Amino acid sequence: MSDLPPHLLTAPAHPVPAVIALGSNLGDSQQILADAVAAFDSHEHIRVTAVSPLAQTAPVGGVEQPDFLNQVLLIDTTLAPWALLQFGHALEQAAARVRDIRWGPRTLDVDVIAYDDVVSDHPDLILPHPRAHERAFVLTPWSWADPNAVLAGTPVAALAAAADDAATVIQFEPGPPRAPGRDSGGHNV
Ligand SMILES: Nc1ncnc2c1ncn2[C@@H]1O[C@H](COP(=O)(O)OP(=O)(O)OP(=O)(O)O)[C@@H](O)[C@H]1O
Ligand SMILES: Nc1nc2c(c(=O)[nH]1)N=C(CO)CN2
Repeated sequence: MSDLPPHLLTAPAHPVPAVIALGSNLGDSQQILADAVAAFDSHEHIRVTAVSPLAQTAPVGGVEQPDFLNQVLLIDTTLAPWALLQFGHALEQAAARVRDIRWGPRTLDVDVIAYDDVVSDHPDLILPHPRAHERAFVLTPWSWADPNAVLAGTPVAALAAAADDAATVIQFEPGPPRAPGRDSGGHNV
């Protein structure tokens, strides 16, 4: 974190809308995402206004790894943008995320996709998220949560349909409950 500008550090006087993307492809991804949603919901400066269905998505970025579960949350918050990202990073830590391979597997990824109408090119917090507009694994669940959502002037549903990974995103159908003690320790999608 270096020289963050005031507009990333200043908490708004009134709640503002923001969009959060969650992803997981290591561990018990369903539980990890459910815990993350609950953590956002119980934060005193965050109100979750919509939660998308879970999306099962093929990995994007060239690293061979299991499918992801992805989900998008719409929130209203009185946290500053930087504080919101820090909260997301704290949840990643709580999920024992290890940062080693870029775009590699992770227990939990929390990205801030958009924060009110804030625009930032600071590398530690770029807003809107610099790759969200081309990622169906973000755009499709976002459009499920808010069919009228717009990103930088374009309907999110249209961006989702045009994204290279559009065909790989499906709504996740949970299987039957797993028997206790039979967890392989791997990924559970
Ligand atoms: N809008 C944003 N949301 C989350 N992280 C961001 C954002 N803009 C910049 N960053 C920075 O990107 C860094 C890397 O984030 P992260 O580990 O989540 O990347 P990644 O998930 O591997 O890849 P990608 O950024 O393509 O989603 C973070 O340390 C963070 O400071
Ligand atoms: N399907 C999918 N692919 C990814 C994801 C993700 O969440 N889902 N996250 C990445 C880095 O943020 C890289 N690739």
